[in-house]
Amino acid sequence: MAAPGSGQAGMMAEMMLDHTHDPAAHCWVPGADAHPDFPVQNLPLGVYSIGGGSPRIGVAIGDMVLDAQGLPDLPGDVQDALRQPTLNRLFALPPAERTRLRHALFAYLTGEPAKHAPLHAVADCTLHLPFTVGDYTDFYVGIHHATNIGALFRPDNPLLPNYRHVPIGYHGRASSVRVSGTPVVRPNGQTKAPDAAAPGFGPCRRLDYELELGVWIAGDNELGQPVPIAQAWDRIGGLCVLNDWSARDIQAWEYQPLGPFLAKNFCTSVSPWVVTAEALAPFRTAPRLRSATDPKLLPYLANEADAAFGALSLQTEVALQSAAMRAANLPPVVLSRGDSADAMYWTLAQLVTHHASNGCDLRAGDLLGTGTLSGPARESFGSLMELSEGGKRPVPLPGGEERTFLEDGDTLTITVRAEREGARTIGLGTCTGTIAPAR
Ligand SMILES: O=C(O)/C=C/C(=O)CC(=O)CC(=O)O
Ligand SMILES: [Ca+2]
Ligand SMILES: [Mg+2]
Repeated sequence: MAAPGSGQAGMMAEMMLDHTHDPAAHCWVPGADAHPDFPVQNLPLGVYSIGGGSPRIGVAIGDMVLDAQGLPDLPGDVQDALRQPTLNRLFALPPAERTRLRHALFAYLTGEPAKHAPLHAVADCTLHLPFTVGDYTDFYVGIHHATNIGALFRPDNPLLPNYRHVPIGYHGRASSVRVSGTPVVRPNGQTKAPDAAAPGFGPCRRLDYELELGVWIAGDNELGQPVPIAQAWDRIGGLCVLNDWSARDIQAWEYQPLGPFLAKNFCTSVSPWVVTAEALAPFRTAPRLRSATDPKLLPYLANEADAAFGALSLQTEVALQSAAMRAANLPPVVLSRGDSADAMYWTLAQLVTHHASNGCDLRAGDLLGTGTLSGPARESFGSLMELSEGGKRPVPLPGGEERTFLEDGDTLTITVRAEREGARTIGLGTCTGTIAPAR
């Protein structure tokens, strides 16, 4: 099959592909071959339960969930990890074991149709947070977002001078990470309007979303032991869709000098399925946003493979449906569409390597957010703060409403797909949440 890129980059990328990426592969589960997100080339892992039963590991295939226990041809440590109620133990195993699982799943689902396969309609399942989240770190890789939001927070100093030298990030909060679908309670907080004499406390009035990708970390590095960039992809277990809900009024008042705190830790939503690094291999591409005139990367952040295909090209879409739209049977309206490769200045490998470069230990089940993914044009901005130009330009909604920031009852849904010529399209799925009133 055709590989992305050309020349050496194309050859290197092709080495990451195998028969499990064959776009012509046929799966016997009804509907799987035609499914937009979860054909047999994807095989994302997650945690589900049925009718109040205990959580179990499953694999999304079409509109079904395949229970992961009791699959044939797997070594004991993988079988054992698949009997756990979260993916932490599975993703602590060496990367070759996860590849082995992918190959076993692919063989099972493309071979002789199984008579009594443990398949459940996803509609009958409750999907859970796939990991016990150890730590959550949020980066700032969207250079257009950083420029746009920087201009709103710091008109004379939008993109700070360190931006092209060092991946910027902050430590977020793991306890408030929730699976897609969990209601998002409007936070209360301390805010101060620029012209007010003193701050006040109350419900956030500038509630926003942030379109991001989440990286689930695999494996462990000992404290003190960095992760060389050549090994960074071994530590990328898989990806999800992430919404870093943000209280812009709280953020503007609290963020100096230590960065975001309560403006961003009241809830972070993630999509339920972990789309593995192997499944995403066909969508690797050369980074597009680092130009020849940019500062030369420090050696620990650069290698040939990352320059050739360190980026990921994924298609993103953000849609909103208000309570009034829902009542009037109006479908969600698309607020923006974009491509992650047009938004990300830093690669995922650079984030992993930079995070561990001081000896910080990353552990299986840690979550990294990329930062808000905004493309160069308004049609591809990844937050309402940018779309409404800081609240100055309301976004019209069908039915006559408009939005500068999110209102109670709004449902915000982010969808991500991986699509390119010559490869089978796969999806990361959706990350959704509805705003509930402040308490
Ligand atoms: O002060 C700023 O420029 C803004 C910081 C953030 O909003 C932090 C954040 O969540 C980064 C991101 O999602 O890109
Ligand atoms: Ca963020
Ligand atoms: Mg957050």
